[in-house]
Amino acid sequence: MLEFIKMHGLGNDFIIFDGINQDLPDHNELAKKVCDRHFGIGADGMMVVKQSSSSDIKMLFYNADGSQAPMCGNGIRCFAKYVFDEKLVRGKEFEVETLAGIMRPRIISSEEKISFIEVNLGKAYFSSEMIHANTNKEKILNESIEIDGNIFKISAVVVGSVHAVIFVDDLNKIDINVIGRKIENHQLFPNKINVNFCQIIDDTNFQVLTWERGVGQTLACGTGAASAAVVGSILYNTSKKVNVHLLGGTVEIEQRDNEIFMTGPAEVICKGVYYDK
Ligand SMILES: N[C@@H](CCC[C@H](N)C(=O)O)C(=O)O
Repeated sequence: MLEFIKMHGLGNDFIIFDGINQDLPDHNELAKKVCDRHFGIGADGMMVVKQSSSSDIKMLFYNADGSQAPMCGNGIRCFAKYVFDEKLVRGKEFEVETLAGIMRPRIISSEEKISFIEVNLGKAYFSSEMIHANTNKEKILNESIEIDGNIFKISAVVVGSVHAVIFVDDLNKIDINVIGRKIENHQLFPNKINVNFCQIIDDTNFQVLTWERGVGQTLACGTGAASAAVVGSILYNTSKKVNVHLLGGTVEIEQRDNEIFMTGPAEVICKGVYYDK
């Protein structure tokens, strides 16, 4: 029996296991099983809490298909609430080791069910090498790609994880289940990519539809929202502080001192035990 907590950030939902005080089986297999919405608990992703030698605590993240991802924006807010509530860290500001480097959450408000958390996500990177993009171009910024006879202007960026950002005039015209999947698996991105379609409402408000690598369409993606905000400020000179509206709610993204700060909720759904046999 494995103790777990289920949480969500803007409808992007996760199972978290304490991997310090209990032994866990193979994480990739466990993620596939617990995230299954019919035969498991049901979630977009799974996180494991581990001890860190370089930071206060370590977060491992897995997508619903069992693949490991370097980081998760909505996930790290939930992770931060969990380790703070369980007193696995000290203080309201701490460091979390992830495969994408050290992230710095700060608990802004804390209640039993819902907390608000700011996370310093670090910098955005555009190099094609970091994205593992199959191109000779140094970066992919507003480049045309063709999908089913339609041309999309795509930008690729690393903000914790890898993201394609595509600005469109009307999100209603995007069939994300078809186009999202095709871009995720496009030959330009041999390691696959998360896909964010973005409509600028005004200088400080974006609407974003998310297709996540290893999951499919989700209600929100924190690092995707941050990627959209960064690319928007470069291509369209939008504000350095924007509200990104997603199907599951709104997250605030601020770029200051060359770093990206994400602020949003983290909410507990339930706690329980998972029977792994
Ligand atoms: N939901 C996330 C991102 C999760 C990882 C992603 N699917 C990947 O494979 O990179 C977020 O909120 O950032």
